[in-house]
Amino acid sequence: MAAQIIDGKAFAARVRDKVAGHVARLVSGHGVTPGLAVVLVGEDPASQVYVRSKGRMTVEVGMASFEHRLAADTGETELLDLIARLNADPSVHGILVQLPLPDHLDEALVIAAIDPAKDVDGFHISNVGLLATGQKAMVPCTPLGCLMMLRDHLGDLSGLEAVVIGRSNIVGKPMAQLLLGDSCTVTIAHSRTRDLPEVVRRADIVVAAVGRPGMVPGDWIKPGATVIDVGINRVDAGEGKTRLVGDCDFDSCAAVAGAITPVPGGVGPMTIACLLANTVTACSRAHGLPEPEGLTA
Ligand SMILES: Nc1nc(=O)c2c([nH]1)NC[C@@H]1CN(c3ccc(C(=O)N[C@@H](CCC(=O)O)C(=O)O)cc3)C=[N+]21
Repeated sequence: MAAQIIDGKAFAARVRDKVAGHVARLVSGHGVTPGLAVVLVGEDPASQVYVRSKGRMTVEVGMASFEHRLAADTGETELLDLIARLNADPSVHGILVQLPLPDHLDEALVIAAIDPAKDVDGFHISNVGLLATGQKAMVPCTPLGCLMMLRDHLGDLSGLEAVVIGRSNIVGKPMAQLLLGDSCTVTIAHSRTRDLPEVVRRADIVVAAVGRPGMVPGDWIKPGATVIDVGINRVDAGEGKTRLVGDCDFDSCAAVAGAITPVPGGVGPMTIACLLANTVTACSRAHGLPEPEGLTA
């Protein structure tokens, strides 16, 4: 196997250490404790596990964690009322509403109700527009984590050819904006792209964010390219078991790439670390204090 494995789990632990350091300075120097509120509507078991681990890591870095679990049949008004209270609460610096929401709730409406300064997911239109115009924004956690790993591995990204596969609002589009911000030549590819293999073969940087297990084979990868695999797909592993795989066919891609992120242990842990980073950034901005270094775009 030729590629270097980019250890997202270890990288995320270093990011959380940096966050913890900044939190400690906010607490001891300014008497301010950053707080993150997570809102979960419904009882989806995977979401519950995930929300619990976010809460644990929030507390581990010294921040306050506020969890709000609402019944699956919670009405829109009740959810919007909660968001209004969290917006007004000075001990809450970050608000995350776990997605997807049950079908009867309008995600766009709910996201629009979050104070953009507390929108640690970076999903509010105002943050989307700020990012797109190169202004200071809250940046979506998954693309931010990918950018941190790319900068760490490659240094200056300027002039590199980057191909982002997937055009979601949560990953593909903001990832492309961040790469553009770092002066890459950026292509966003998607299901209608003509000759996807040929497009991907141009890339020095490949970010796969589609949600289709193993769809990128090694023969699409330019030798030496850096491959960031955002996909987290649960697939059947036989004998009633499941396992997680990415959007890239790991073994064949790792044989050609210069570096690659594994699944699990790649982008996923960085997403949570960046959520904590965004919360400490939001808290610093709210108090007019210097932002943490190396934790923003
Ligand atoms: N408002 C909102 N913001 C989110 O950021 C958000 C969300 N809603 N809804 C759900 C998805 C999913 N997501 C993951 C983050 C980390 C891992 C992660 O750390 N995965 C581990 C594996 C964990 C396992 O073993 O299951 C890994 O890749 O190594 C997974 C999934 C954030 N999401």
